[in-house]
Amino acid sequence: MNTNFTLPRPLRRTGSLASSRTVRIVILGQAAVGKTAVTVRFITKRFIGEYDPTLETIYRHELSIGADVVHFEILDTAGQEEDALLIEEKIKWGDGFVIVYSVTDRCSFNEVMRLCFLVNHVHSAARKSSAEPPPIVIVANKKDLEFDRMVTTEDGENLSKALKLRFHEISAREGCEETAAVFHALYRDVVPLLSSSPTSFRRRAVSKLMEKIPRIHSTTTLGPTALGATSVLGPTSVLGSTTILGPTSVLGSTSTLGPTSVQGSSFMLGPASAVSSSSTLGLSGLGPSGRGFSFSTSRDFPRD
Ligand SMILES: Nc1nc2c(ncn2[C@@H]2O[C@H](COP(=O)(O)OP(=O)(O)OP(=O)(O)O)[C@@H](O)[C@H]2O)c(=O)[nH]1
Repeated sequence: MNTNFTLPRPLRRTGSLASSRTVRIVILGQAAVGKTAVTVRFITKRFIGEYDPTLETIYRHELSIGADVVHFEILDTAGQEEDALLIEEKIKWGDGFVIVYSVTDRCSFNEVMRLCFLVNHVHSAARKSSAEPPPIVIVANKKDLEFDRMVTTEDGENLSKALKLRFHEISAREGCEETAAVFHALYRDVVPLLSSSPTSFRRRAVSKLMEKIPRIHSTTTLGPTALGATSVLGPTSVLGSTTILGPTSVLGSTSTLGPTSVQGSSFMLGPASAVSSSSTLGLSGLGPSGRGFSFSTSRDFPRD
């Protein structure tokens, strides 16, 4: 497949004094706590029921926060036990961290402290100075599952207070805005550190490992100039004012296997196959194992 097509520039407001920043966020937490659900909810404003637990992906997402155009790069980790060196590489890569547990899973709550310690340890060792601790937000997910709750709100608040970290209790299933608030808060914590650290830690942290993680690029340009405007990249698709760019050059085709209807959206997961032109609207990707996935919707994403 020819992947040498020219990428259209993301739509931007013109005449704006907005600054543009890239912020790298790493989502950590035990398996099945909802890391992917939280990430996808933030990017697409949709809740998609099931994901391949083995997929580890960097989502690229652009949006306006206040006067800034923010390029989020969000690493959704696999949540499985892995080599300590691998997890360290990922932590080094990040500017800010979301540590997720499920209120229905005490074990995942108990893991939070260890992950916080790990993030702090890796960052302070890499910076070799008494720099500010890395911004971390603790997220208690699945609060909609009240009957299955094993971790109280107070438990989460107490832990966060003890660790001096932000705490958000959310439901990726039910809350779009509360999920976005997590990322916005983290962004506000990260920005001062980026500005005060010109010799950014992140530049030293680029590794071959990080380059191997598949990337999905979605661009949401908000504001009057963008509304109703669309761009198309390659054989993937466009939603309303939201441009979803398929994983650039990773694949120009996606395949679908047994779409499942989830809240008016369909979600498809399965091995990649040659589909030269997909009418799927949504994100598409290729997992590290070469397995393709996509999720789609027949509706426009809601706009802010
Ligand atoms: N009820 C409810 N279910 C949720 C919520 N968030 C995620 N889930 C479900 O929890 C399961 C796991 O969600 P994922 O997003 O795949 O979890 P993960 O942490 O990325 O899992 P791994 O990739 O295995 O690490 C899925 O069945 C989701 O539909 C939520 O807020 N409420």
